[in-house]
Amino acid sequence: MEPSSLGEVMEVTREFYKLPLKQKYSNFVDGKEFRMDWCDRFYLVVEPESQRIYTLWPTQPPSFRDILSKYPVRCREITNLVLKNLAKLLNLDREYFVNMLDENAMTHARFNYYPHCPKPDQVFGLKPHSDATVFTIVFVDDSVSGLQLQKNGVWYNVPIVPNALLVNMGDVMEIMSNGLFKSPVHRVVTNAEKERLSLVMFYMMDPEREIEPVPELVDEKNLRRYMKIKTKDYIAEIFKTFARGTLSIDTVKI
Ligand SMILES: O=C(O)CCC(=O)C(=O)O
Ligand SMILES: [Fe+2]
Repeated sequence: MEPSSLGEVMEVTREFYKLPLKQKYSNFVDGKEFRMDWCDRFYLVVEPESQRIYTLWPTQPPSFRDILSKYPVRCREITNLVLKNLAKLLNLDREYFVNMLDENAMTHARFNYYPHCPKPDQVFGLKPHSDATVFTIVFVDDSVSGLQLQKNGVWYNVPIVPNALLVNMGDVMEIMSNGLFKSPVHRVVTNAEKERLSLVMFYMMDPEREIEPVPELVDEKNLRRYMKIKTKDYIAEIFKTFARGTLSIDTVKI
C-alpha cells in the first residue's frame, strides 16, 4: 500500500482521538479475577458494506468516512493474496480460504488508543490474547512501540517498520490448518510517557459458518486437534475468555 494512503489512515485515527467530543475513559480495575486494559477501543463494522452503521461513523475529521471506506478495499486485496498463498502451502485449492470469507463474512475495524500510563508495570494496554479471527491486519503506531509477541514462553517486541502492515494469523486459521499454522499470543504494554495508536482490521467468517479442521489435513497420522464450533459461538466465547484472561482457542482443543 502506498505510504501516502497509510499516512492518511493513521492521521484520521489520530485526529479522531484528539477530538474533545470523544469521551475518553481509561479503566484501571484491579481485581483478583478481572483486570481491565489501559486503552480506549472503538469498533466499526466495515464489511459487508450492507451492515455498516453509518450513524456510528464519526463525522469528524471530515475525511474519516472517505479514507475509512477506501482502506478496507486495499486491506482485502492483501488478505486475499496472503490467504491464497497459505492455501497453496497446505496443498489446498488456492481459493480455499478466500472462499471462506464470502459475502456474509464480517470485517471489523478497531481503533485502539493507549493513553500514557502512570503505572505501566501494573496494567496492560491489552492483555495477552490471540485473535479469534481468520486473519488480522494491524497498522501499528509509527513511533511508539508496545506490541509484543510470545514465542516459547518469551515475549518479543514487534519492531516498528515504517509504512508496513503487520499480518497476523488468527485462531480460525490455526483450527482449520489443524495446528499447522499458529495463532500467536500477543499483548500490548503501556508506556509511561507516550500515547500510542493502532488500527486493526479483523477478518471473520459468516457468523453462521462452522470452524473446523480442513478434512484433507486430518488422517490417521494427523489426528484432529480441534472441535467444530459455529463462528458466532466462538465469538461469544472470546468475550468470556478475554475478560478472564484465558485463551479462547483452548476451549476447542481436543
Ligand atoms: O495495538 C496493537 O498493536 C495490537 C492490538 C491487538 O492485538 C488487537 O486489537 O487485537
Ligand atoms: Fe490482537
